[in-house]
Amino acid sequence: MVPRESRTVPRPEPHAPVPSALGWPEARATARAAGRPLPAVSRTLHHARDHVLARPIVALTDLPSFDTSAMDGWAVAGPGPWRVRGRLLAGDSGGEIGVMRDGDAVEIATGARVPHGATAVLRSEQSRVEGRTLFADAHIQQGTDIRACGQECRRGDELLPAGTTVTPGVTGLAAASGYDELVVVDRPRVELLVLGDELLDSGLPREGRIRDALGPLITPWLRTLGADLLRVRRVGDNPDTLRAHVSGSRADVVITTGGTADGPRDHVHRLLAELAADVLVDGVAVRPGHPMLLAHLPGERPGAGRYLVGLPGNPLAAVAGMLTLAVPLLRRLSGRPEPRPRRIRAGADIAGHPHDTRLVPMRGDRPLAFAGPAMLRGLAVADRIAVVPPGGVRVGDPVEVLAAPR
Ligand SMILES: Nc1nc2c(c(=O)[nH]1)N[C@H]1C(S)=C(S)[C@@H](COP(=O)(O)OP(=O)(O)OC[C@H]3O[C@@H](n4cnc5c(N)ncnc54)[C@H](O)[C@@H]3O)O[C@H]1N2
Ligand code: MOO
Repeated sequence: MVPRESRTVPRPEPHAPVPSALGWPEARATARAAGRPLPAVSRTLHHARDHVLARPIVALTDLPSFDTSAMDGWAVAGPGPWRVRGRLLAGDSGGEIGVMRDGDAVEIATGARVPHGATAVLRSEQSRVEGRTLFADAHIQQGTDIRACGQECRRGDELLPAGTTVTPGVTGLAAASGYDELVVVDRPRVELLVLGDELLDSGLPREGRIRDALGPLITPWLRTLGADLLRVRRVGDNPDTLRAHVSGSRADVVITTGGTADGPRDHVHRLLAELAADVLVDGVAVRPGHPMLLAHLPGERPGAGRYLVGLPGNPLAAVAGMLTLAVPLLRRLSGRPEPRPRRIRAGADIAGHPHDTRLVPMRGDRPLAFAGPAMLRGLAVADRIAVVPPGGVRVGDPVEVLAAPR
């Protein structure tokens, strides 16, 4: 946590040391530690998608839940030839067949319940029927093409631990093992407030005004981060509007873009002071993105609270703020485990800042051009972001990498 005094320290020049700034690893750790997982909720399988399991998935049944034919053909009992006695399709209870005795055969479909007493399933293409007598064209061993009850799991087995992200494979398995709903960690609700009177929503930049790049960048990214985006608002540079929107927001996390520095229209610090917010991060020793902010907003429920992540306005600096503060916080709130750090070997020298961490868009093991704080051309083709420590890395050195926005 940044000492309170640091909030009153004047903003430094862009390339001067930032004495109050938290180190990049500490800022990330602070963001992660600031949150705790949201409450567990029950969701239908359809709505559980992309949530994280709050409770393990424990099999409610054996799987398969009965001996099942793996092929179209014949359930047979004992050695052949066999007498054909009936037919079973998938979904049939098999009651009318009863128990098979040696020498019996029953025509059976893939997925049908194999009657008691059957010793194997003979595939149709390996069989021959003459009158009501069935012959095998190949030797079949006991148990062939029967999926035994409980082969995949037994009732009560833990199939997936809490903390697993609900993918389509997970919802499929949950359905197969008898679930209608899953208990998952609620997803954080996020509201994005885009500050800046100079921003346009459509058309060409004109007369000193530019297009908003951050709404279109952050909106799709939030979805892949496991957050539910309540709303994106263009707020302009009016402090009263900003205040009303932050105070009135129902989001767990309010993300602002722009207005984090000390310019005449940079209102975020002032707003946090007015709201008596607990500022957890006020500036980070990282380039780009050093004016980024994280604050805990006083909430109605004690401890529940809400968060404000203040991203700098320069687009690549905003991405750095997302990676440093928003991503770890949202991960934690949504119950996702922190991934283990990934390292690659740098394919080229990567220049470092004298005393700050640099976040550098990379393609493969090489840094990309057009990666200035106000540029997105490098990021748009990046597949990862290198975390370059002060002083830089030499070709062949290991360097930590983060996932690029997706
Ligand atoms: N005297 C100082 N000036 C600045 C410093 C400093 O330390 N001392 N830091 C610079 C750095 S580094 C950054 S980053 C920016 C951060 O500024 P703000 O967060 O207050 O952002 P704005 O002033 O609102 O905008 C900065 C820049 O980004 C453009 N912008 C803003 N929003 C968007 C958007 N949604 N899409 C595209 N571009 C956006 C805006 O037009 C400005 O060009 O402060 C520096 N100044
Ligand atoms: O770092 Mo600002 O945070 O470069 O554009």
